[in-house]
Amino acid sequence: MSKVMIMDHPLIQHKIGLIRKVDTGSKDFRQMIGEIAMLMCYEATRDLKLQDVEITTPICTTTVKELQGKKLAIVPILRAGLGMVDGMLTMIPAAKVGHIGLYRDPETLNPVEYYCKLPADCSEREVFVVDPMLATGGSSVAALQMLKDKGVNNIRFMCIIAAPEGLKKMQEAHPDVDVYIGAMDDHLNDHGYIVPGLGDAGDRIFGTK
Ligand SMILES: O=P(O)(O)OC[C@H]1O[C@H](OP(=O)(O)OP(=O)(O)O)[C@H](O)[C@@H]1O
Ligand SMILES: O=c1cc[nH]c(=O)[nH]1
Ligand SMILES: [Mg+2]
Repeated sequence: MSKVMIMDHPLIQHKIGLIRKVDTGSKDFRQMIGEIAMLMCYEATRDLKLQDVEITTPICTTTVKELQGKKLAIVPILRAGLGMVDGMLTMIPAAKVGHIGLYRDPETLNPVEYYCKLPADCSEREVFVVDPMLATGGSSVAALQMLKDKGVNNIRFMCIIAAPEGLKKMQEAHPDVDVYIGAMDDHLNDHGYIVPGLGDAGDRIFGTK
């Protein structure tokens, strides 16, 4: 079974409290989504493997640590996942970025796919899929399946707010994917929105409502 890590860092909790507020405007909301993504990235990369390399300092030769293997990739689920990319890239500037376009049909709540563009060597990379919201789990489960269908197997999923329903669905469908969650909420309402949640993350990031 995958690892589930729920963030307990005070800065992350504080900023999540601020983005939940109904009167937080798009500018501050977008900025804090980025900051939370950056802090979560720091926590979610704690177990990346290191290797020893010999280098020369201005003084002598020595052994230092560097990340093992291929570089990482970040794959946001459009649109709302875009808000997390810059924060992730602040921590991992050399990462490649792919994009998966999915939206949730408002009636059926089923994911509708409209775009997929990944780095050519994505299957050799450690991939961080990012989306602020894990609600029913339909979108993220479908996004991970799109990646696996293209040969990507080394995947982590990061969301800012999760509902228990979505986490359960994710763990059943993709038990190999570690999940990093900013805050675990209570339940979904009749429209599939997370309670207490923060509303529609994409609309709040881009000011479309
Ligand atoms: O777990 P689920 O029930 O699938 O819901 C979560 C999805 O809903 C939101 O996207 P939305 O469909 O609003 O698209 P948007 O990012 O373009 O606003 C959110 O960003 C997730 O992708
Ligand atoms: O609460 C929710 C559920 C799905 N998508 C969102 O943006 N928010
Ligand atoms: Mg949306």
